[in-house]
This record gives sequence, C-alpha cells and structure tokens, in this order.
Amino acid sequence: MSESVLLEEESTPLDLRLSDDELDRVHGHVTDFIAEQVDAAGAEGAVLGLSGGIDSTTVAYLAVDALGAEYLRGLVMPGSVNTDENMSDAERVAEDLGIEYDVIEIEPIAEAFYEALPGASDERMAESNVRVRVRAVLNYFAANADGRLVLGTGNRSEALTGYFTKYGDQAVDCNPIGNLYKQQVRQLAAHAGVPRDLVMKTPSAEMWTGQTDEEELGLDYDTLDAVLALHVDGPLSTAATVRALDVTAEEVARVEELYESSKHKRAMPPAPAELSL
Ligand SMILES: Nc1ncnc2c1ncn2[C@@H]1O[C@H](COP(=O)(O)OP(=O)(O)OC[C@H]2O[C@@H]([n+]3cccc(C(=O)O)c3)[C@H](O)[C@@H]2O)[C@@H](O)[C@H]1O
Ligand SMILES: Nc1ncnc2c1ncn2[C@@H]1O[C@H](COP(=O)(O)OP(=O)(O)OP(=O)(O)O)[C@@H](O)[C@H]1O
Ligand SMILES: [Mg+2]
Repeated sequence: MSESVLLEEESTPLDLRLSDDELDRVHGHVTDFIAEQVDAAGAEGAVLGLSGGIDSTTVAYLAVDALGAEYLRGLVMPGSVNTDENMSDAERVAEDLGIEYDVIEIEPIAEAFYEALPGASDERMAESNVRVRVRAVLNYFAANADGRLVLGTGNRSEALTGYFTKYGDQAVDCNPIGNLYKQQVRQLAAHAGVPRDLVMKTPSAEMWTGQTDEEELGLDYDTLDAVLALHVDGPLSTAATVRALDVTAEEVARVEELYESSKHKRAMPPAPAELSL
C-alpha cells in the first residue's frame, strides 16, 4: 500500500492531501533544507526534543534521512503531565532511528522556577509555559555544548494560529516542517516511515492533563487547515469560505482571531522607529 493511501479513508472539508509524487518532492526538499541549514551553520549536527507526538517524530525521521543517525541527538524531557505512553513512544522513536538520546526529568527544574516567583504558577498557562521554556533551555544547552543546531517541529497550522509558547517550543534554529499544514505533516510522516500508531495519534501539547490541541483551538485540524488555506493564506472572503467549506462564519472568525492575536509571535520584538537626532 502506498503511504498516501494510508490516509485516504479520511474525508476532509478541503482536500489538501499531497500526491505520492508531491510527497517525494516535499520529502527531498525538507531533507535538503535540514542538511543545508546544518552545513551553512558549520554545525556538527542537530538536536531536537522528542515528545512521542507526530511533529517531533516526523522531524526526527527526516533529520536522520538528511544527516544520518550519528548527527542527531534527541532529548526526551518528561514533566509531571506527560503520559508514560508518550514518553516511551519518544524513546521508541530514538531507538528505532538509532540516534543518541537523553531522558531528562524537567519537574525539579520547573519547580525551582515556581519557588522563585511564589504565586505565579497558580495561573495554569504561566505554569505550563515554564515547562515548555525549560525544554527550550535544555535544547540550547545541548546545542551549545556539541556545536549543533536546534531543530524546530512547528508546522504551518501552529505558526498561523500562534499555537506555541513564545520563546518556548518556537525557540529553535529552523523549522523543517514549518510550511506544511498539520494534515500534510501526518501524510509526510506516513511517507517517511513513521509507525502508523504515531501517525494517527491525537495531537496534544500535554501542558495539562487531558489537553488536546483541537479542543483548545476550538476546531478540528482538518477544518482549521481548510480555513487557513482558503481564507488566511488564500484570498477568499469569510462569506466565500463559508460557501466553499462546511463551516460557519463563527468558525472562520475564530481562525481569524487566532491569526490576528498571534501576530506578535511571528515578528521580531518591535523597537521605536529611529529618531533623527
Ligand atoms: N500583542 C502583543 N504584543 C507583544 N507581546 C504580546 C502581545 N500579547 C501577548 N504578548 C506576550 O506574549 C505572552 C503570551 O504568549 P505565550 O507566553 O506564548 O502564552 P500563550 O499564548 O498564552 O499560551 C501558549 C499557547 O500555545 C499553546 N502551546 C504551547 C506550547 C506547545 C504547544 C503545542 O502544540 O505543543 C501549544 C498553549 O496550549 C497555549 O494555547 C504574554 O505574556 C506577553 O508577554
Ligand atoms: N516531553 C517532551 N520531551 C521532549 N520534547 C518535548 C516534550 N513535549 C514537547 N516537546 C517538544 O515540543 C514540541 C512541540 O510539541 P507539539 O505537541 O506541538 O508537537 P508533537 O508532540 O511533536 O506533536 P503533536 O502536536 O501531534 O502532539 C515537540 O514537537 C517536541 O519537540
Ligand atoms: Mg505533542
């Protein structure tokens, strides 16, 4: 069975699926990109956080294709919220790929932050973002020490909705799958040989127990991707998007709100315009 057939049973509001030929080309394009980024930086390879989720697993598979297993290091960083299943999947990915990896318990590090600013961790998002940023510090610790680049795992759907922690999981040197919508990442994962149980996993940031991306975003990824492609990336008005897809004007407005309110996450921090003195 070809890899794209694997996902063919799904029906989506808008067919963004890549053909086998396109998947071959995207695979080559992304692996070339990873190799070029590492080469251009004069780096000794790359490091990435492995969560057992589809995005980091896909980037790990592609990076091994691009660089070879000996040039990729994985960091598996369990915190209090991560399920044992996800953490053992993360280790399985590293072992299947034959890459060097470390398992680092982040809770004692996060706890030191919570104690340093009493009360701040009462706010769930503030508390959860600390864990995400602790992982970023560890990624850069490993990258600095070994002369490696940090590979990001962000995709286009997350980037356009700001669905990431500022200076957390977005604190990376490059984003190999950054131009692909989430459903295309799943397709590329299958194409790259990621095991089916990981390809079909429900996306979760695991920032609190039971969190799923789709519940927090308020839309399923297929709908989100379709609205992004037609209305945010594409030229269709709200009314035309509603007519083209099986979505409501409220769903389009939700996507627009996510996109608009996260602009600051996609820009360099602003400074006042230069004064002529
Ligand atoms: N207009 C503006 N201009 C400039 N800066 C602005 C700003 N509005 C907020 N800010 C700054 O941004 C901060 C809020 O942003 P941030 O700290 O990122 O926090 P926030 O966006 O509130 O939360 C992170 C979101 O990303 C999701 N996430 C995080 C990590 C991983 C994943 C995943 O999919 O795995 C998902 C998470 O579930 C949550 O929905 C504010 O505290 C403020 O410092
Ligand atoms: N426990 C963890 N250990 C190591 N890295 C992690 C951990 N949790 C998150 N990360 C890093 O943060 C990134 C962002 O998480 P995110 O949930 O968006 O991606 P994912 O888990 O790979 O895929 P999915 O979105 O399908 O859950 C991960 O891809 C991974 O690089
Ligand atoms: Mg995840």
